[in-house]
Amino acid sequence: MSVDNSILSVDDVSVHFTDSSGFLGLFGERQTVRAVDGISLDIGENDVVTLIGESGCGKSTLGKTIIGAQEPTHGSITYRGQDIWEAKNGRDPDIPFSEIRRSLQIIHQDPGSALNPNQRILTSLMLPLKKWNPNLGEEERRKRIYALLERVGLTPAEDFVERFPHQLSGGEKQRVVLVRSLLLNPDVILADEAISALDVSLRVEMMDLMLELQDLFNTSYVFISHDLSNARYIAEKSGGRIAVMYLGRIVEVGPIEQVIGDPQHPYTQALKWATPNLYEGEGDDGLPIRKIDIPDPTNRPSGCHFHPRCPKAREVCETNDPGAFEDGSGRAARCFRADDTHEYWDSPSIVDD
Ligand SMILES: Nc1ncnc2c1ncn2[C@@H]1O[C@H](COP(=O)(O)OP(=O)(O)OP(=O)(O)O)[C@@H](O)[C@H]1O
Repeated sequence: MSVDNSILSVDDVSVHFTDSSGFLGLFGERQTVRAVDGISLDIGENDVVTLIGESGCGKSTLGKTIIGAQEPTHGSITYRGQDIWEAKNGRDPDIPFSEIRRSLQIIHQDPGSALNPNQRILTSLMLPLKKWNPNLGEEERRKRIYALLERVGLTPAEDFVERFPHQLSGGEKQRVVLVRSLLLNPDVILADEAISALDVSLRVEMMDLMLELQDLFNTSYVFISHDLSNARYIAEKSGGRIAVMYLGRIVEVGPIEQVIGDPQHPYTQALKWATPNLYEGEGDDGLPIRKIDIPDPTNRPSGCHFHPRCPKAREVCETNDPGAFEDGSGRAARCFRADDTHEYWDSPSIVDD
C-alpha cells in the first residue's frame, strides 16, 4: 500500500530462511520458512503503522527488514529513493548507509539488553550522539540529553545520568532507550514489542509518551504488537494504520475504523473476537475460527493460506490465492469476500455445518 510523502518503500519483499536443522535435517532435507512473503508497504512522514498477528507470523522479520537489519531474499526496500542494500553494499549510493542506519532506529522488548550494564546512563547516551553528531560540543550534548530525559519524566536528569542500568526500573530503562533513539533524530523508529514487558499500568503511559514525542521529533513509528488492544490504542491515538499479518503476509491493512471497526478478513475478525474488550456487544455468531493450530510455516496450505481455519472458506479458497482487494477507504484485504463480484460467492462451502 502506497502513501504520499513516503520515507520507506517496501516493494514486494520476501524473506525466506532455509533450515536444515530439526528432524528432516537429519536426512539432509532443507526446509524453507517464508517468514515474509511478497509484502509491499510504504511508511510516510510522521506515519504510524502497527503490525499485528500471531507468534511466528513474521512481524519481527518484516520489522527488521524495514529498518535494513535483515536482507530480503526478494524485492527491495528504499529509503528516500535509495535502495538500502545497495547502499549497504557500497554501490555508490546517493545516501550513505551510515545515514540510513542513523535514520532507522529500533527499540526492543527488553531494554536491559540494549544498554551496556557497565556504563552509566550518561555514557550510553553520549556515545551515539558523539558518533552521529561529532560537531556537537560536550556541553551541548549534555544539555540535549538532560532536556530529553526531563521530557520523558526521568527527573532530575542529573541524578538519572549517574545511574547504571540495574539501578533503573524496566519502564525507566525503556524511556532511556527511547531517548537514545530520539537523540539521533531518526525518521523511523521500529518498536518491536517495546511495551510488552512493562506492567499493564505503564503501557498506556509509554504509548502516550512515544506518540507525544512523535510530534516533537517528526518521527514515524512501526509498532509491532501481538495485542490487538494495544494496536487499536496506538492506531486510534495516532490516526495510523493497522497491518494484520498471517503466515508472512499482510492480510488486511488500513485505518482503524475499517480494520477494527469493520474487519473484512476472517482472520482479523477472529483476532477481534479473541480480544474481549474489542468484541463486547457484537453478538455471538459462533467460533470465528475452525482450528486453533497455526499451520506449519514450512508447508503452508494451498490457495488462501487461511482457508483450513476459515469458517467462511469455499472451494475456490482451496485452490486460488487471493490478491489484495482495496475498498476505496484506504483498506486492503486479501480475501475474496472483499470483492462482491468474485466467483467465491458461487463456490460451494467447504465448512461442515
Ligand atoms: N534466523 C532465522 N532462521 C530461521 N527461521 C527464522 C529465523 N528468524 C525467524 N525465523 C522463522 O520465521 C518465522 C517468522 O518469525 P518472526 O520472529 O518474524 O515472527 P513474529 O511474528 O515476530 O513472532 P513472535 O511474535 O513470536 O516474535 C517463524 O517461523 C520463525 O521461526
